[in-house]
Amino acid sequence: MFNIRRFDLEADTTQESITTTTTPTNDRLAKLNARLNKNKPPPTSNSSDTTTTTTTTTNQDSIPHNKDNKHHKKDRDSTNKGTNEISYKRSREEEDARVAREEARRQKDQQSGKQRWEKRAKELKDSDLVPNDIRLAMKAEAEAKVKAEREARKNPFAAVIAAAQAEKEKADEDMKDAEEEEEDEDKDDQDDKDQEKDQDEEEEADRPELHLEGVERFASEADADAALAELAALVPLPTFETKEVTALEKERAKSMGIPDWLAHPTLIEPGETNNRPISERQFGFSERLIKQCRKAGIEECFAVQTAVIPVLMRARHLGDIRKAPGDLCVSAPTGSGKTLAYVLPIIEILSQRVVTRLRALVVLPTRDLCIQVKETFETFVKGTDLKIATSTGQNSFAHEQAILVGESHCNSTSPRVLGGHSRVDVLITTPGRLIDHIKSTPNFTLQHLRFLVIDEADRLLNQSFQDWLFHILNAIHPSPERKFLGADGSEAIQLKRDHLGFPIHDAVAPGFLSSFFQIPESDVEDPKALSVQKLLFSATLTRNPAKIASLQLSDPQYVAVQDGGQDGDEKSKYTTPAGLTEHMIVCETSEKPLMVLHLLHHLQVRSALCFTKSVESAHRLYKLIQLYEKIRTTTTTTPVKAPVVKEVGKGSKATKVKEKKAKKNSKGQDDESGSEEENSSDSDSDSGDESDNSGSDSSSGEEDEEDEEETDDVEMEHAESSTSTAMDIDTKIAPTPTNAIVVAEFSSDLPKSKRASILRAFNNGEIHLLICSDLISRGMDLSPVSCVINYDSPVYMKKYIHRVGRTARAGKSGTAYSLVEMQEARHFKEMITKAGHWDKIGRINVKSQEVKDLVPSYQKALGGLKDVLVSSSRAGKKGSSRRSFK
Ligand SMILES: Nc1ncnc2c1ncn2[C@@H]1O[C@H](COP(=O)(O)OP(=O)(O)OP(=O)(O)O)[C@@H](O)[C@H]1O
Repeated sequence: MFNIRRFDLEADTTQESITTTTTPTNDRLAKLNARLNKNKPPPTSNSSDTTTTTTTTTNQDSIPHNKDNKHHKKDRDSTNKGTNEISYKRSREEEDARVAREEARRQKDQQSGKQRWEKRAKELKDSDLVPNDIRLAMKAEAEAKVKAEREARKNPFAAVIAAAQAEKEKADEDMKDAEEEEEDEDKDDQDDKDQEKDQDEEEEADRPELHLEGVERFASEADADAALAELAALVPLPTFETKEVTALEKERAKSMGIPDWLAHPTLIEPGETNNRPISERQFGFSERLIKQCRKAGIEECFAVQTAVIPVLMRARHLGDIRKAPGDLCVSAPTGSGKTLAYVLPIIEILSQRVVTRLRALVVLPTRDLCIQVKETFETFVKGTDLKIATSTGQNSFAHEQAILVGESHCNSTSPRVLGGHSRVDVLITTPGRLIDHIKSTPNFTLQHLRFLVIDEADRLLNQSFQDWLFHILNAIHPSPERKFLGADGSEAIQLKRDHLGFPIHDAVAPGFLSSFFQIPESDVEDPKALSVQKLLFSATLTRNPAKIASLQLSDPQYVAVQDGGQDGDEKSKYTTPAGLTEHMIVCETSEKPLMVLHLLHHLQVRSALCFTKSVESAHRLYKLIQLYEKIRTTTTTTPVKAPVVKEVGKGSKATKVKEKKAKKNSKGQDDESGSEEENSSDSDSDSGDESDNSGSDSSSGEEDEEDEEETDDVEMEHAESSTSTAMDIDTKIAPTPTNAIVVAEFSSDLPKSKRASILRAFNNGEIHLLICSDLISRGMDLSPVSCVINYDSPVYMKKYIHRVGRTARAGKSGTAYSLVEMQEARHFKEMITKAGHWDKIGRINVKSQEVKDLVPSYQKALGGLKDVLVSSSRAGKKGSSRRSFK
């Protein structure tokens, strides 16, 4: 009973599982049955129908017996009697039961595995702890596993194929991932770079803008704050623009051959807005220099100084000996302070020097300018060891040599010193005399030059006399021929040697060593650059490309002080001082002296410079006005003592020139060859009419037009003797009647000593009218000049600018009158209009009525003029063939 019940229970379970399981279970059962049938005695009936058998097996009591069953029953009945039959039956039943149990367990396991996965997936899905994508992945994995198992069961090769497929897919995927990864990496790199750049930019924007040199990064925030606080207390230097040029202008400049740096100057507005206190930190001046400036009444730097001085001071320590300090070209209006723009930094930089060497050379067109610039240097050099000298031919050549160099004579007892032997640090000179020293003074060398200043540069560049520039440039460059060595490399000159016998060459500038010694070529050694910085100054700087090129400038910069709103053409080339008022008076040639008298007597013009076109013209006018004043004052009730004219000198200029020619080339004495003569020999013609033929580039067109070669404003060569035939003037005029006009003349015809005393008298206000040639039209700084009279109107704009620029200097006011002859009026107007200056000139019409009271004395003076001139000519040893008294 118990067995049956248990069987039933199992049978029930089996039944249930059969309905839910698959055919293989039935197959297996069939196989098992088949196996069992092998061991049993030959069956009495065919039991191939599994279902029937199973049914029979499992529910034999409840199922009606069929025909075979009848046989079985019969057999059973018959075998019940035998043991074999019983054991067989038992084992079969047991086996069936075991198989059924196994199958049931397996199905149960399978069922529970699937359920477990499904349950786990459900749990994960519901869990907040697991991210959704992981949950889905796990679910997918579980499903895939189940599916794979099913497939594996269906097709044993499916798994292999699937695995291969999966492997291939994975390989493809890996490859794709790798590609994507590479792309991502590239993208990331780019992103990183972008991010870095953004960060840098942000940092840069956040960084405080500091203009203190060398203070860009700070060790700490506190340092940065301190620097900022310090900066806040400073007034920053003005920033100067670089000139913007239109495409048309660019093309024009290019076609004219004007270099780019010259076409794009750094522009500075003139005027007080760009003035800065002399103690400004950026100027870098020492306390000593600041004190000297204050003593001289200089509290602020003018605009041109504010722009130029920091540029020079920045290069004070030549950090890189392979790189030359950049050259500088400066164009600034007359009286704007260009001289101090180079004098102050040169003194400040050279004041640190240990050994005296010739380190600064200032080249100027006239000796009067040399004296003026020397006085300026001497004002500010106080408190230093620096020695300043001039070389203008004023003294004898031998005397100058003794001042300039030590051991001036090269002989066996006093050999040439390789590095030169200078007694001065700064030399101010005219070109002619400088060349004499370069050629003929032993131990005079330019190899140590740190500054080469060419003031009034455009004027000097017009002067090709003696090839002065060529000689200077040659002297500042080391000689490629090693001229101090013999052909075999041996010493061609006797060297100074120390106690061990080694040549003493420590005075040789590094860049010049190769001129004296055979230096082995080396890849390691970089060539030494020259330390000389060329500085060019002018109120009307040339843009002639050929002339600029002849200077061999290195890394040049162009600084221009000029009015804003300029467009780079002719209009913007010349800026006149802000305090200058300009007038023109159109009149007949014969009326011009009367016009001068009108200015003096009716417009109360005093402290005036009156420019004529030549030395002779100046002399005639001087005599006429002097005579007029004499007549006027002697006919008035108040006697007037006119300046006393006395003849001085022993020999005529012409005689002197002959003497000089005889002495020519005899150095070591007064060297008086003909530059003065040359300057004045052409003086009957308007010097401005001479065009420059010193090799200017024809492509520069308009530039050349202005580069006239003047004849009376440059002293290219040697000094004249102190004996002269020219008129002298007694400048000690006392007491002067209140209504007397004191007149004097100034030209290259005067002896040097007299020139200086006349300038002094004028500066002291003792001379009301100084009639002069163009010798002082450039650069001269005569402080009392309140008026300029262009007695002969200039032919070129440059000359006009320099002449009228003798007044209204250093921010003061002044007036200019141009007497324009009827036939010159058209040209004058064109010239001024072309320079964009026409609207600045007012026209004055002087009616004959207005000068009526001057005419009687004037007529008398004219009548007496011829006699005066003739007698002064006789007093001048009858011989000045250069003078025309008609
Ligand atoms: N910073 C300054 N403060 C006061 N006066 C100054 C200053 N700089 C220069 N000056 C004065 O201005 C005058 C003109 O200066 P300077 O002779 O240097 O002019 P410049 O530009 O060279 O003129 P030019 O083109 O005619 O040669 C001089 O008397 C000089 O002493």
